[in-house]
Amino acid sequence: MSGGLQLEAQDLAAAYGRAQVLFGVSLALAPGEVLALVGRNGAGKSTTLKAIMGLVPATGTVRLGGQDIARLPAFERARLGLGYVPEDRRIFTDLTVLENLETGRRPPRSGRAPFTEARLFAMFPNLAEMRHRRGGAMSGGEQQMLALARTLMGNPAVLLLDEPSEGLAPRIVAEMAKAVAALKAEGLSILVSEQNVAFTRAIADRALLIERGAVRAAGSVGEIEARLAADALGTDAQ
Ligand SMILES: Nc1ncnc2c1ncn2[C@@H]1O[C@H](COP(=O)(O)OP(=O)(O)OP(=O)(O)O)[C@@H](O)[C@H]1O
Repeated sequence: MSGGLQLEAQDLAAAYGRAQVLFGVSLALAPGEVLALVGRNGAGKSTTLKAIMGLVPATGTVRLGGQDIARLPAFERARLGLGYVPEDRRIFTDLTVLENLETGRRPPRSGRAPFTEARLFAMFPNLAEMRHRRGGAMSGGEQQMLALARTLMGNPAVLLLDEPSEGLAPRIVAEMAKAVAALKAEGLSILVSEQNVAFTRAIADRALLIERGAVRAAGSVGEIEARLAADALGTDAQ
């Protein structure tokens, strides 16, 4: 283990074709820490998560629990404990809630209570009520909950969440914040890309400001949100 860090990324660079979008992003997460990536649309938040997950070609180092995983394909990173919930909620629309959960099942991780359907239904009561409903017949918010619950069935040690509150009704946002707090309390480390200020304040311990594919500032969520707002004003004034 490198100083007990759960996840460590150093100097990540990534490009789509010839367009480079990440220019040396570094970050580190301690066990049970929630770190937010804050920044405008197109700043590189989603690409940072994808580079860590192995879903876009990237250079740099990625360590999970001290192990170098940077050369491994995404499914191997998932097997080693990295869970990823994409922005576009890839659930199976023809499968029921229960069947979707089953597709995410992976062996338990030593030293942690495994996630089961029963535990997840206690954490997400609205999913329990619709356990036999097909994914395609659920609202966007319910699908987002299901996408997170399915990832948890894989018993991850670290979660990468891409804009989990996007498009959710306020009641579901509150439920999502409660779930994140419960996961943090269990020692999961969570890296979250988020645009919703109130939600970020509710869940995150720290934040990084991502601008043009690089980390421009680090601090409390309040400090980073203030910096983002000031930068937006500065740009508008030009
Ligand atoms: N598949 C792709 N092909 C080409 N360019 C892409 C692709 N995905 C993202 N980009 C570009 O890479 C840059 C970073 O995008 P990214 O999605 O990482 O930003 P973001 O901060 O997550 O913003 P958003 O909140 O809009 O997702 C943007 O300029 C975007 O247009």
